[in-house]
Amino acid sequence: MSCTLNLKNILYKKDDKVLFEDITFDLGHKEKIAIVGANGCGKSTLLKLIVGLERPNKGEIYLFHNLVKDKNDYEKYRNDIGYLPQDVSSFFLSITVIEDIMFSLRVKGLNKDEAYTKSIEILKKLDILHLENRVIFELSGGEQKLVALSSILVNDPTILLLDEPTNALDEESEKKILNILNSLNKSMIIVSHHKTFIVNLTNTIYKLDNKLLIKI
Ligand SMILES: Nc1ncnc2c1ncn2[C@@H]1O[C@H](COP(=O)(O)OP(=O)(O)OP(=O)(O)O)[C@@H](O)[C@H]1O
Repeated sequence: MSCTLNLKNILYKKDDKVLFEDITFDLGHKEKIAIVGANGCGKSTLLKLIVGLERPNKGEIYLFHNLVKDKNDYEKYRNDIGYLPQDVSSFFLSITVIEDIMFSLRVKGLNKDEAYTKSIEILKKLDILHLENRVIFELSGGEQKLVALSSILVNDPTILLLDEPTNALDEESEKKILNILNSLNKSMIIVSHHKTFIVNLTNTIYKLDNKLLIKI
């Protein structure tokens, strides 16, 4: 299977504590995997390493078969990766929901009408059209998570890296997200503690345990 992401022999230390010892892992083209593990074992940190928010002490990261080492390398893949952080409070770049969702589409060159139409479509898909003109920081945690997911999905990235995507969501919204993710033919890494959600999404589950990533 061709790969969208490869980690090779990753060693990573946080404040002198070894968090990952020797992680080697390939994410296949359109493969969906979940990562589980105890609180504090490093799941969120692993996603941050993949998107370049942290750098490994040793080892290599390849995106689409190209070694990525610094900001410039990552810049090339900005539109190819959709990263949802666990805490979305600092995710947003605009005041209102519609402005935030339209923002990256406008940066990509869509005109105002095109960006607005696409943004409305995704808000409808996630059942949050009623939030269109709301101020983001006044929304609940679950609502903010849905808006952040909308901002990611509207850009149609090749790889989705989602850290606790259902955290703070009610049952209805969780089902909706599950259906949407299941309908997408994309490479995905989902970090979650939510077993039912995971098994309904993928059979490929890795556990981060004792500084290693092991398929279970
Ligand atoms: N900004 C930070 N400064 C110092 N240590 C940090 C920071 N962020 C995370 N850590 C530490 O790094 C380790 C891994 O944290 P990480 O958030 O990656 O774990 P996790 O597996 O995602 O946890 P959880 O399941 O609770 O979300 C933890 O020991 C945590 O305390």
